[in-house]
Amino acid sequence: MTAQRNQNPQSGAASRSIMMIGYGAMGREVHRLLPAGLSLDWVVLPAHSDLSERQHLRDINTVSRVDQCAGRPDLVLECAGQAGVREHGVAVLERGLDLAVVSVGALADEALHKRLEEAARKGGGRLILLSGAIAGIDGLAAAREGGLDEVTYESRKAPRSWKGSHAENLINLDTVSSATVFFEGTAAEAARLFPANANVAATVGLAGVGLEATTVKLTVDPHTATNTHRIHARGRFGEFHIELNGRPLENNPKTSTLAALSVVRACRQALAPIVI
Ligand SMILES: NC(=O)C1=CN([C@@H]2O[C@H](COP(=O)(O)OP(=O)(O)OC[C@H]3O[C@@H](n4cnc5c(N)ncnc54)[C@H](O)[C@@H]3O)[C@@H](O)[C@H]2O)C=CC1
Ligand SMILES: O=C([O-])CC(=O)C(=O)O
Repeated sequence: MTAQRNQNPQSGAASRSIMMIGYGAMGREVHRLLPAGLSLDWVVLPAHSDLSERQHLRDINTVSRVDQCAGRPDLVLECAGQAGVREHGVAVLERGLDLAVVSVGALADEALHKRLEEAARKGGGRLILLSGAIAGIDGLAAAREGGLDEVTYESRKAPRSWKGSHAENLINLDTVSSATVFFEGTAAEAARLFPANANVAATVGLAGVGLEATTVKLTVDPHTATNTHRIHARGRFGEFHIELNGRPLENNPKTSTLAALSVVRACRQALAPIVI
């Protein structure tokens, strides 16, 4: 099952190989936009995953566990959800492979966070937390170096984007007629309660004042077509407000297009001699 290194037609150089964990709406978009010089050689899917997902993967090795891959990918991308990080993260890092994750909310589980960190130290792989659907994580992480006083994060999405989530226990998504906040709490609670919708809350928490000290508001808005993310941060550096109106992916209204693009960016960074 070892993947052959493909020749990159543009440079003549051997292409680098990618393993992807999960292949849903985001995984397919990342695959479509994969930069030249990279080839998707392995996809990790649950043993009983949807056959329709596998149909897109005719020429690609599919495995259900990372140790079934005999080759050595240059980068592993997680596009699987928090369960994918929980199930495969340690194995990837212990093999010394770099793992770029979008389901950052998995790190709200402190025990898992610790196991991932230990696996990275032991194996030599690095866990790369991607910025996902939000902008400004670079500025927030830099601001933290000087001391932060306050960080808040708000997310606003249409009812269809909250369907199938814990929001259904808190508000009637079919009858809500105006923008309504249905959750206020910490980033840690948000990431645990809304695993497919509040990973950004965890990313903001980890880059800033921590998961417990970051306050989060989640809103359903029947009049919006975008996934809107707002960060407000205040500290020694000054203050910033960011509002990002993201377009959802066609195949999954929970997931913003920018989140998939942040994975594509990580792929390009893995190739580039100059990284931005
Ligand atoms: N950081 C961010 O800004 C964002 C992060 N996300 C994360 O990305 C994840 C993926 O998003 P979509 O592709 O839109 O979801 P999706 O539901 O369309 O696809 C999920 C894929 O993961 C696979 N999968 C599920 N459990 C798995 C496991 N244990 N091991 C391997 N594969 C597994 C499924 O079979 C499917 O292929 C979301 O669940 C969320 O955690 C999503 C949006 C934004
Ligand atoms: O894609 C988005 O808008 C954000 C999202 O689902 C998440 O933070 O998990």
